[in-house]
Amino acid sequence: MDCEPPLLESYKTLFQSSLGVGVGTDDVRNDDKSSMVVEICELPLIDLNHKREEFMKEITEAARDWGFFQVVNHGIPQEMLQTLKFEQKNVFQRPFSNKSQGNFLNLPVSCYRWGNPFAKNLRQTTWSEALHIILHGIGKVDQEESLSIDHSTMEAFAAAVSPLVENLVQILAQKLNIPLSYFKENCSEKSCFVRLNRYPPCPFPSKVYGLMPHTDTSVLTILQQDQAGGLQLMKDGKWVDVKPVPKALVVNIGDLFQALSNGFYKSVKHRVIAMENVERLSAAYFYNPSPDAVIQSHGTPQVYRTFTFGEMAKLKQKDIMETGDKVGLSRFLSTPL
Ligand SMILES: O=C(O)CCC(=O)C(=O)O
Ligand SMILES: [Fe+2]
Repeated sequence: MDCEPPLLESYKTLFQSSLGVGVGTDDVRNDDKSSMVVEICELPLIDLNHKREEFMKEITEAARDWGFFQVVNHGIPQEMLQTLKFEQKNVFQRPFSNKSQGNFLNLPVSCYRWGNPFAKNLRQTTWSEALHIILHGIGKVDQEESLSIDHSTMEAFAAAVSPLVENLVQILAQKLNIPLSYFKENCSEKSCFVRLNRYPPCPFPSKVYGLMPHTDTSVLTILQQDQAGGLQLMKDGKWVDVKPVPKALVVNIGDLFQALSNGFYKSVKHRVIAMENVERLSAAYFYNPSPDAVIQSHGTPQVYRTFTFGEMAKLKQKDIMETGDKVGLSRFLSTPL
């Protein structure tokens, strides 16, 4: 099992100190008092084969009320998603020493993340590993590396997701009168990236998260999850399961769209619970602008002050390093809390 990141080892001190202060019996899944019960609610499932006017309405309503929805008939071939999953599985099976070394798949060392190196307590733990793949300039992998992941698969995936994401952004932007040129000018393949996630089986699923509660920093995220389940989102103060629907992709609003829409669309907290006997894989495509993109709220009064994506990213990194978690959009409120 030399492919496994040493998660238990890295969280040892946190486990010990949580026992020491008497919260060792706590269950992180019951974290926010209101979330003791996981609601069974149906997340909007939108069929993109329906009439455009019909799904346009469904999409804008879901983005406003849920911040999340699932789409079917999205145009991304099923075989491509299966190939991606197959290669993703293989790539994570490579020795940990290999993955954590610089130049794995010709990627900078910072592209491989395991656990949460900045976790200050068990509620900030993340029982997973991830590869961040910048779509632009990934370079060619050598012969040996290419046995585990094929760059053409990543490129094909990104090329297939692109028109879907642009279509969704167009629909969402139209409702708010945000000019489409804004996205065309600021978001490109260079600024978007794919994150491959793997959640290994966890011996203490009630003590840690698979992925701690967070909002995405993106404009929009498209997620391919497998059938294992475990993804939950916050709705009206309660955690709700995002039940895997075969062939569907999950779409969620990120912080930047919440800011651009002056709070009309919701960037909603979500998390992945750890599971004891199941391995889970997911792939997320983050639709992002370039660092110098100006994020200005469309609406009056403006809920958020104007900022650049780069400014937000820097602050996020600083917050994570100092506190173990990001603070997020509340840092940019026009009237600070
Ligand atoms: O794995 C998942 O289902 C969620 C992943 C996620 O939220 C993320 O990568 O930001
Ligand atoms: Fe996320």
